Amino acid sequence: MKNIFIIGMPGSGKSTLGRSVAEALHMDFLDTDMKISENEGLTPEEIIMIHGEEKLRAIEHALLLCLLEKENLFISTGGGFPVHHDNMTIMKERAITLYIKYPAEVLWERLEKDRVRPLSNSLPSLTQLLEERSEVYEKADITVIGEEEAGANLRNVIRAIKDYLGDETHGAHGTR
Ligand SMILES: Nc1ncnc2c1ncn2[C@@H]1O[C@H](COP(=O)(O)OP(=O)(O)OP(=O)(O)O)[C@@H](O)[C@H]1O
Ligand SMILES: O=C(O)C1=C[C@@H](O)[C@@H](O)[C@H](O)C1
Ligand SMILES: [Mg+2]
Repeated sequence: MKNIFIIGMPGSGKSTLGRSVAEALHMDFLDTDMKISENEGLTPEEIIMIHGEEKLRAIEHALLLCLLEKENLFISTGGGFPVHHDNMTIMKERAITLYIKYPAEVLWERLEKDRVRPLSNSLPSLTQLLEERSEVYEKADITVIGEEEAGANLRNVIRAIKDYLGDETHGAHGTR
């Protein structure tokens, strides 16, 4: 089975949903922010604050190239992962991409209560980032309109992937 990358703004629930979606599809789960924290000993936010955003984007790009060596991964990406270097083009060529789409107001309501993202630390900055990134996010193979309710959201994401894959998921039991 090809790798699947879930992309979208911070607060769209990529990390929250990822493990459950991976389980439902009999795939292995990986979160790029978590992997980077493990590898670098710094969170992506710390990397931005200490070394600058460009450093994080270079690390993300190198990680993407590494992940392409593997298969059957369901990958939750950091919010900026697809929009730097030529990551979106590469992901589209070599994997399946899914965009989970929410308006900035819903995202902000969540992020206000969550860990700090230095690039989206106010509603205006988040709104601007969404505008800048939408063109790239919208290129995803699959787009799911996010739901407020977590269960419905999870079901919609799994259904959209299964519809996209068609026969490919039938009878999948961890071997793809
Ligand atoms: N369906 C939901 N309803 C309400 N809150 C949610 C929902 N999904 C996620 N959240 C909350 O929103 C916050 C951000 O979620 P999460 O970290 O999964 O987003 P993300 O897309 O992975 O963000 P990032 O791009 O920064 O990695 C968390 O506090 C999470 O609990
Ligand atoms: O939207 C972004 O650019 C980011 C989102 C987070 O997932 C982290 O990757 C980091 O805070 C950068
Ligand atoms: Mg995340």
